[in-house]
Amino acid sequence: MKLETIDYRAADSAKRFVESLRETGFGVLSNHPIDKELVERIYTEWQAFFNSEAKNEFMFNRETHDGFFPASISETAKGHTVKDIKEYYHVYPWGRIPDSLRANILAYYEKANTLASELLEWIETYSPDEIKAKFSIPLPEMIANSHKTLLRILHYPPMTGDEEMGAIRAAAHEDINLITVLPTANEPGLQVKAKDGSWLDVPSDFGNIIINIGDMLQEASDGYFPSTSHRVINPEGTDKTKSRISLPLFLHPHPSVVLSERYTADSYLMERLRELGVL
Ligand SMILES: O=C(O)CCC(=O)C(=O)O
Ligand SMILES: [Fe+2]
Repeated sequence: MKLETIDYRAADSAKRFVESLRETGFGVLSNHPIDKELVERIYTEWQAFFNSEAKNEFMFNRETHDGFFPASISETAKGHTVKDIKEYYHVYPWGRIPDSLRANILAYYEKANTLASELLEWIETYSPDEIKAKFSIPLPEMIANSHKTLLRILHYPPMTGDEEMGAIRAAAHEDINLITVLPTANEPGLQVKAKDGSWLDVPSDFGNIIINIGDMLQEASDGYFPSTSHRVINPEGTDKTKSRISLPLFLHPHPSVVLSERYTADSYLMERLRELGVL
């Protein structure tokens, strides 16, 4: 198994992209419509924010989950006991956003949502009829105007040597949502689990966009599209002194969307958040 980078503008891009998702749960796109200068600016300005004390004025809200999540309360992945080595900020357009960071991050939120909607159309088009028939409404409609779609700005700080035994930047996990849109980070480290159990590096050429299937699309497609485990490993050598910033957009359907006979988007999310101990 290998993760190929697919040229978004190639004649057969949609078909190849969906084949890659089906095979690996991941798809990597070059030449896509999201400009990398915007992503670069966001990385730079949010790095400064994470380096400042101002972040503490935006401490997350327990009910609404917008705002800053410090490393001390950061996530422990499902099935793990050691916390990830990361801090992050949850951006929702209706939530709190530092004024000086608002314009760029909301511009990105909008562009990435537009791309996600197009890619969901690709996925629907290249799904076999019997899988398509399982979708309660067209996939792009599931995320249209959803206030649940979450943009997370992640900061993995430089390694200090005092990390808890066994802790890594992001322990192996699957995403809960429908799909995730992730620009390549400013440092490598993202890996995906292959069918044979080995870990593959996700190509990290700056400017590409990585898309992965989440549990909700796995559920809605009755397992046809796999929600694959992925993780972020710790840097080695001189890279230890470097921060890593990444920017996943988790596309969440509107809560009332029916995913399967068993779940709506809302009942699914609640079950998963309860498991994670977030609720
Ligand atoms: O930082 C990354 O590259 C990936 C982060 C991730 O998988 C997540 O937050 O769900
Ligand atoms: Fe993830």
